Amino acid sequence: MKTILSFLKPYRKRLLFISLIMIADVGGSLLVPTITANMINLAVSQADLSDILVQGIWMLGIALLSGGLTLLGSWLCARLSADFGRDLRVALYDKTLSFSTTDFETFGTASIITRTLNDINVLQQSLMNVLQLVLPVPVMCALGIFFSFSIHRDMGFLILGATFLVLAAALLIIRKAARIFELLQSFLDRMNVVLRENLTGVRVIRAFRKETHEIKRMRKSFEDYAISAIQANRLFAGLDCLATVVINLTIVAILYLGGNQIGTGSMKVGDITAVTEYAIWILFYVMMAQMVILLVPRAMTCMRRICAVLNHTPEIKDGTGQSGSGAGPEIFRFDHVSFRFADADENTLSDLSFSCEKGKTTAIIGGTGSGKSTIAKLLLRFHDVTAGQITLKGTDIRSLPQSELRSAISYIPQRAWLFSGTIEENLRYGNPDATREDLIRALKTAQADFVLDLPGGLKSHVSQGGTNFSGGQRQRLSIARSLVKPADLYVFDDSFSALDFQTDAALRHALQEEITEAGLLIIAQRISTILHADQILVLNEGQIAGIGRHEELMETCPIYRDIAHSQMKGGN
Ligand SMILES: Nc1ncnc2c1ncn2[C@@H]1O[C@H](COP(=O)(O)OP(=O)(O)OP(=O)(O)O)[C@@H](O)[C@H]1O
Repeated sequence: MKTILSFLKPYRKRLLFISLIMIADVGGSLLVPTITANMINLAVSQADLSDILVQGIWMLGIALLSGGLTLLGSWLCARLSADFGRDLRVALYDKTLSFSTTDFETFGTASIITRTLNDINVLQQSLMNVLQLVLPVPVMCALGIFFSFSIHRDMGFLILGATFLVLAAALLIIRKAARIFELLQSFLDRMNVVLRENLTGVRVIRAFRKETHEIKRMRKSFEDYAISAIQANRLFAGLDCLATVVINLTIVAILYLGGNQIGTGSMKVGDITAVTEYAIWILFYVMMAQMVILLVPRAMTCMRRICAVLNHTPEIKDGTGQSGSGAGPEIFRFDHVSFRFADADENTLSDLSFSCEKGKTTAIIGGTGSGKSTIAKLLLRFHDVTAGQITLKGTDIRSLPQSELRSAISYIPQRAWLFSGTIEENLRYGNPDATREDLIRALKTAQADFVLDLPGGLKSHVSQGGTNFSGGQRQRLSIARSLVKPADLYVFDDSFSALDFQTDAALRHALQEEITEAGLLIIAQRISTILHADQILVLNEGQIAGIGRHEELMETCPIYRDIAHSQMKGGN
């Protein structure tokens, strides 16, 4: 709650102004029936027409002023709600940028999307509703009851009783609603997960002919949501009926009691109109506020979910140190590094020691699941080591700002990902100041100069994820993008897997010619990709089974020899 309220702090003055407008608006709404009553009473007592006209002019003025204030209030509320939502979304997004993979897994990507879009939307709506429909209620009740008492004591008590009755019913229903709305939000998350899975995996579903199974799964998640939504709507409907009944019974009671009082001469005919109007206004406002308050448990649930993300302490904390001068050849060093995932029973990596040097190629080879990609993730601090340390030019990377660490690395992920836009925008992602010549050189090195033959050239359109290019083209574009970024170490995480042998060889050759100052870290499954590396690490179940050049490993490392024989028909 405190966290969310802090987002309203910058808008304190606007909130105060809105509150004043609302109070003035409510006062205006109640003055209109008071003047109506005066006009009726003047007419009944056969007063001068000019007196009635004066009252009419007052009424017109107040109605116009009240209408204007309502309009201004609504506009200010809408602006405030939009600004509040924007600030909250920006903060949530900024926070998620600091999350490690484990942090993301804690919430789930689908849930973070629901929280950023839907939950904040609920809060925005609630803020607007509270300002427009709940905030004026105490003023409306207090003024309405006061005006009723000023007309007749019985009328005052009648309005007071009706108000309390509806308020008590609302409190009971709100308690029931809290649980339903909690469920509703979790079903929304579930729908999001199932929908995302079905839309992104649609080809797999069709290929395996699992449409019926998936339709059942989708239907179940939709049904769960619908059942809870229907329960919530029943509560709304019940409350709606109750309030209408109370309004009508109150009007009947006003007419009955008021009629008797007119008979005894203690009330005038116009007063009945005024009290009836007060009752309708009060009960209308209380009813609207109930509807809003019914949504408060939902808003509270959303608020808790948003605060959980905002207050989450990221696994990775930013350091404040500076990396060393980098006089020696060493860029990164793994020093007895071990790593275990939070939810795993065993270490994924154990006691790794090696270094990456300027102008040298380090390669990592090993079976699937041996921990190769995890090494790249540790380098980038997507996770922190469990034991040992990784240093950048002699400084532990945990003591460096993440931005400084990541600017030293250019990373090409296993799954090439391109952003929607143009090829040029994608290439400039890591270096907005790159010249056209830089882009073309990177494309040529990455064997991606097919781009220059496209009708749009560098301006060619890229669909979301780069799906309008083949797997191999995407990989080459992703490599070109990384080459545009200046870095100390270029990390290729199995980035040549979709390339044919010829392109793979041409690319490696070009890389060696182009990148002379920085280091290369190549993670690969194919031995031909890493054959000429200055140092090859053979990884087996998270441990280094051998380290050296190809020729040395062929002599000393049985695992490497096995891989080589199986891939190279005898190891040549
Ligand atoms: N987020 C995670 N939580 C728990 N375990 C994980 C997580 N990510 C990976 N692992 C496990 O860590 C091990 C190493 O995974 P990693 O992706 O580093 O292997 P790899 O050698 O790159 O495999 P491949 O060549 O198939 O990509 C695997 O056994 C995997 O199941």
